[in-house]
Formats: sequence, structure tokens, C-alpha cells
Amino acid sequence: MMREFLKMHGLGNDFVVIDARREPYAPSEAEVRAIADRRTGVGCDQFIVLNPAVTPGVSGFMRIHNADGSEVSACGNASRCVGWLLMEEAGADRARFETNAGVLEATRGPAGTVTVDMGPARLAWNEIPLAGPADTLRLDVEHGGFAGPVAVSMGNPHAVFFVDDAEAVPLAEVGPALEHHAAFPERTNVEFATVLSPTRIRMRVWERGAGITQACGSGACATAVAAIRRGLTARKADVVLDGGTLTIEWLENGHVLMTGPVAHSFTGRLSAGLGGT
Ligand SMILES: N[C@@H](CCC[C@H](N)C(=O)O)C(=O)O
Repeated sequence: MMREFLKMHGLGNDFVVIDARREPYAPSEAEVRAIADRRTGVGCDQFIVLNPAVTPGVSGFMRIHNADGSEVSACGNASRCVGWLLMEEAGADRARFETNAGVLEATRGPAGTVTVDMGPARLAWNEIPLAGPADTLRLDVEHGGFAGPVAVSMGNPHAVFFVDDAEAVPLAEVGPALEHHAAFPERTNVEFATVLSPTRIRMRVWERGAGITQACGSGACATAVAAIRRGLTARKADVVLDGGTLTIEWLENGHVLMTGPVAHSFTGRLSAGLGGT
């Protein structure tokens, strides 16, 4: 197999992106793991395949695979990257594309940034999903001294812990157990957040299927929504991640807007062994 790919990233959360709109490509879990491997493959947090659109009026169907091979329904940083690619391709300031979670719309933001309407935040226990009925504003989940996260779905599950000092959280120690906690039948992404002001949040992430990443767009959306639900911030706030800052706004109609940068690092080819050249 020889396929051209783009290496892109949003705030250091990096992707291998394949355009499969003309030539189909459905990777197996093992192929994704081989491509994502940073020692022997190209290396990435998520592997993105842009397929032909299913819904009329949209430009493509984005399928998202975590580094561990699992397929998921949302990725905020990759949505900005794919939105930017589609806008560039069409010479337009707006692009619509779909994911397993629904149709998303990207627009050009200030200073080369991209804004994506990530759709509605989902807050009901069965939309996260959780193992059973629960108050998503304060879950009965505890591990390693951290307790009571807010659960939010942005098309993918998030558990947001508010802490005094996000920098001090031993992410690599507590992340795996929380990702696999029995409360989350589909596992979860885990965020630790410190509210710095009503318009600024510091957040670090342990991503389901990828571990610690520099940034998680859907996690930033979930964190802002969780902070607003707890009455901690305004409806628009900057979320400061290890890789940089995203601006998140939770609209009155329930949709979440995410604005941030996009970067294109290089183009390569996947060789038969799925390493890059
Ligand atoms: N990095 C992403 C999220 C990717 C998917 C996530 N790990 C999951 O399993 O749901 C983002 O920017 O949102």
C-alpha cells in the first residue's frame, strides 16, 4: 500500500491525515497502531481518514482513529485541520463536513485561526455514556485523591476534574485508571482544570486511546462547558493547554464554538510496512 498523507497538528496534538475521497481506505486497528507508533511508524496522536460525504451539501466524512486503533466520533483539533483543508481546497471561508457525531461547520477566524461549530454539548448520563443514571454535574467517581468530575459529551466522553493546581496532577499515574473507570462503559477522556479567572482556564488532558497529548480540542470544549455549568466562568473563555490556547464559547442554543490555530507540518507516503517516507 502506498498512500499520500499530510502530517498536521492543532496546538501540538498531531495527526496523520489521508484523503480517501477518491480512493477508498479503511485501516484496520493494527494498521492504525503501526502508523501512529512514534518509534517505528509515522507517529501521531490520531489517524484521520477523510471519506466521501454521505450527507448532501457536505464536503467529506471525517473518520477518527486514536493511536491505540480505536475509532471515535469527535476530535476538535483535527476538525480545525480538516476544516482548513476543505476551505483551502474550495477557496472558501466556510466548510461543512461530517463525523460519526454529526455535521460540523468550520469558518475562518482571526489571524489564520479556524473556528469549528462542534455541535451541541450533551449532558445526559446516557449521552456521555455512563454505566447508569447519575448527576453529570458531579459524578461519584474517585481515584488517586481526585473526585467528583463533571461529565460532558462533545460526541466523545469527557470527565472534567476541577483542581487547585492542574500543573501538580500526576497525569500519567491517574489517567489510565480514570480512562478505564467502571463508570464509563466506552472509557473516557480525562481533563484536569484550574479556573484562573472568569475567562481563563488552565487544562491538562489524558486522552482516551492516546494518553497525554499537548492539547485536546473536544476536551477544551468539555472543560469550558463544565466550568460554565458549575458557575465558574463566563460563557466564553480561553482554555490554556500544554500546546497553546483555544477560545471556547458555549452558545445559548447549546452549540460549542472552538477557535484555534492549524498547522501543516509535512507531506509523506505510507510505505507497505506503514512507516512514513
Ligand atoms: N485530540 C482530540 C480528541 C481525540 C479523540 C479522543 N481521544 C477520544 O477518544 O474521544 C481533540 O482534539 O478533541
